[in-house]
Amino acid sequence: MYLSSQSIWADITRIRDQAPLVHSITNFVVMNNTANALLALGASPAMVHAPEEVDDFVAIASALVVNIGTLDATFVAGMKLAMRRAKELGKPIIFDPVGVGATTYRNTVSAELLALAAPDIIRGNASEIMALAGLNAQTKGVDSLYGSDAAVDAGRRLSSVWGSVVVISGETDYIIHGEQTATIDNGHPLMTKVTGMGCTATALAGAFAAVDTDYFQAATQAMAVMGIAGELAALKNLAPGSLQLNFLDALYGLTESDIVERLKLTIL
Ligand SMILES: Nc1ncnc2c1ncn2[C@@H]1O[C@H](COP(=O)(O)OP(=O)(O)O)[C@@H](O)[C@H]1O
Ligand SMILES: Cc1ncsc1CCOP(=O)(O)O
Ligand SMILES: [Mg+2]
Repeated sequence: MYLSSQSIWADITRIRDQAPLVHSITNFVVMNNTANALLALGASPAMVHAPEEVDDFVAIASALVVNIGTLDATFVAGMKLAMRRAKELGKPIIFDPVGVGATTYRNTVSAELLALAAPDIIRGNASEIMALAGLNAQTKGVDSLYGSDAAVDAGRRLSSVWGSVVVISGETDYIIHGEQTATIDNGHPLMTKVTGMGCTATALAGAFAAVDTDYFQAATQAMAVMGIAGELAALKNLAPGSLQLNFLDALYGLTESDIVERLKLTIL
């Protein structure tokens, strides 16, 4: 069954069985939480960004996650080498343009990375997707000043220019690829009070893309799992510190019935 609780559970089972190696070049803020989220889901994370070794590492990985949250020249050099190599090897590339629109540096680096190797999946909040699409969108650092619905046209444009699956996260997540659009209405507002939840969504999309070559389905299913795990965590205690930890336990203990009972997926 395409894009259903059954296909979501099938991907989770593949991740837990295969423990795909997800190579992350990501920011200092979320290295730990995204590695733990990938482990809790069943994948095998490795945060490797040195230009001296990314070529070799991406060759042994099943997916490459690139996140521009804390950029510097070394990170940028490693990102370019890794993305070029992943493209050569046909490995899925998942891109998180954290804070694009906030500085010229982020805008320039993002444009260079997209031109070098179009990502298979791009995941950002509304401000980031609008800025990446070239709109003069405002952003509040790494946070969005707009709801996800405001970025749908920008997402469509980005998808048509680069051929990428574009995910706009927010209260409703929009997943766009060409003429295809799906939405996920799972999740909890408290997730915005825990740093790294967006970066975690991008990292989990890497695990799904590692086992599912239909990247529209993989991205949509990653967002569904993010939201459902967030809801289950919020049920335990409505406070950000415990949400961060309960989220990991929710990913680890996710069952098929959790998906069946909670999934709020719409194919437009
Ligand atoms: N208001 C909300 N209600 C429910 N879930 C939300 C809400 N805002 C964000 N989320 C969820 O939190 C996660 C992070 O999304 P977001 O905050 O948009 O990313 P970022 O941290 O990159 O800005 C996603 O899984 C998203 O679905
Ligand atoms: C706070 C911060 N600063 C640079 S990267 C980062 C983490 C952003 O994580 P997310 O986009 O998932 O909120
Ligand atoms: Mg983010």
